[in-house]
Amino acid sequence: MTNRWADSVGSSVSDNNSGPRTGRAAYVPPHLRNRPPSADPAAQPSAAPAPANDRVGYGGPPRWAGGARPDPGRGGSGYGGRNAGGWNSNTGGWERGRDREVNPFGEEEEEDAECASSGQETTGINFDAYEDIPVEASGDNVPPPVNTFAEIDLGEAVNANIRKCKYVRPTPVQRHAIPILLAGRDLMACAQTGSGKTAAFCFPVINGIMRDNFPQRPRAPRTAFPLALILSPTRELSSQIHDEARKFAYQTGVRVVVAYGGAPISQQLRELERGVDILVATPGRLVDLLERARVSLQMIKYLALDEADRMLDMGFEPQIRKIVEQVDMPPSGRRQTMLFSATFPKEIQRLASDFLANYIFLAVGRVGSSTDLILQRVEYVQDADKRSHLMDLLHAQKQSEANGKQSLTLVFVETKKGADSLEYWLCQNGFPATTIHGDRTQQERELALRSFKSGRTPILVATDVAARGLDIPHVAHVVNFDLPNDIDDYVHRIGRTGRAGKSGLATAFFNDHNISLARSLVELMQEANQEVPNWLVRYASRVSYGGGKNRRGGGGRFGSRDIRREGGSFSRGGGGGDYYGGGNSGGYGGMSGGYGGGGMGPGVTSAWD
Ligand SMILES: Nc1ncnc2c1ncn2[C@@H]1O[C@H](COP(=O)(O)OP(=O)(O)OP(=O)(O)O)[C@@H](O)[C@H]1O
Repeated sequence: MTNRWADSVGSSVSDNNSGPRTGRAAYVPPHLRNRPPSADPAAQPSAAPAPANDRVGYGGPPRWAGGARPDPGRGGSGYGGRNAGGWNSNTGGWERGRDREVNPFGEEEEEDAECASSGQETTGINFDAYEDIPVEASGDNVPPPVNTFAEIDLGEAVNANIRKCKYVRPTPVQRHAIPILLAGRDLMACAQTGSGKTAAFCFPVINGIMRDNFPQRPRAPRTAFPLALILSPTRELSSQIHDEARKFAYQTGVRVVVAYGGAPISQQLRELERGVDILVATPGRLVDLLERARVSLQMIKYLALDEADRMLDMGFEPQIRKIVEQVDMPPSGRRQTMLFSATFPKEIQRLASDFLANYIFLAVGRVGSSTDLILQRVEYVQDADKRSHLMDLLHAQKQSEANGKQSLTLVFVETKKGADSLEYWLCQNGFPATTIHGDRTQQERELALRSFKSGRTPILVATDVAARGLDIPHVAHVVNFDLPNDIDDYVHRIGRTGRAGKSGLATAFFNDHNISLARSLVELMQEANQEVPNWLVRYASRVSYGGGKNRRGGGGRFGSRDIRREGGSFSRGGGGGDYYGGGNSGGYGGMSGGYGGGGMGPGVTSAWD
């Protein structure tokens, strides 16, 4: 009999329990793993071999625990003396000397070499797929877009990193957003999943810090004073943004640190003490750090909210307000604020305006639309038949796959329990699967993600914790085993495939429990030029808006735009100077809200950190 992972693991690693345990590898969060060995024997990696998959015991040996010694020149004391020749100097690494910057491209270069030998595609974006995308930019004096990275002077070191990332041309959101942000403007940017939003906010932030010459910070031995804060809703996404930002900032002198829940806070505190320019964090852990006075936000010049609509919905808004409005962060107008997402319901746009000053609204593609790189299929499947139907899909997929190598399939379910039970059933039936959800420890979650990414368990059963932002190469198929209640969640879920110009497949199991989603699903599919089954159209015509948590609400075509353009009570800093670019702009039929909040019902996923 196959062991259930839950049976084979001991007690979980918690925030408050960072000490090493006998017989088990110390937990080392991903952002600390690519570091030289520490002198601290307690932090040495375990010699235990990596497990065959994450259901049997914990943690393959983390690569390295601990890290380089703190640099007294930086630690909380203002990092004085970093006048390393201005922002354009390619001086290499952080405060040279003791704390050597680890090459964040290390692993990728190895992977590239592997893929090259196996003939796999590793990089590149199908820019033709984005050529006709409609772009709307509204607000005062919108800076014009650029066509190439060469047109924007991001500095020698960042340019070298862009080359290392093999980014040849900016994506549409980058073409528009980077000049806006470099001009110092606040921005609310909506662009499709997988279209390169991370770099769109990271490049200007890194560049800004370098241009500002790394401002001197107050002297307080145990408090870190980041210059930029990037908030995201999940631990995995924060970790991913941190990885990306480290690549973009490599050898610029800009130091990026990440802090998220579920991982021992002590290691994160050590990293912060070494100095931080850009802090990437989940809101919960950041509030903890603020309450301990280990982080001060008084020097924040750049604030980015990734998945901004999620960050401002009911679940997160109080924490975000606390961080942005009730601590010591400079107010809007004295900091630059950038909000990014693929979806921006109107109510959230209204809320977001509290955090912005005279902002530009940028929509690349229709707000909340999915990319037509994803082939969307909806099948009518009763709950009782879902498993066998999934099995059929997986068998068919297996047969159609060349060279016997299974591509990655991400299966979304509604509950954590449902995820565990489906994972178990798949494994029992010969399909190696793993899970990611809020009841797993952070170590298990990371292990599951690694196992999935590597193809060792090519099926990942997930709750909404994996719905947003995760950039996993080679996800060929997203299955909505249980459809979400909210069409925006559907957009983010299917967006785990069809990224960076590549194509993907998304299959949804629909039945009478999903009726409230029918209409917005039909509209979304029509917007993305998908074939919509007649039976689904009939369902859609039977239901009126307002059911479930459907954010699009209203009637007719969805695809809201800058709410400032619709008059009404809200009008802050907007108007005039609009810029329209790209293909057939116009036709954004903004509808009224109907946003039903992103809160979770009892027993439903607690996906957010
Ligand atoms: N200019 C570029 N050229 C080539 N690839 C790029 C470029 N910009 C970004 N990418 C790649 O595109 C992929 C998707 O980028 P990213 O994760 O930033 O998308 P996103 O818009 O934030 O998606 P989501 O809405 O799902 O969070 C990444 O693998 C990234 O490295």
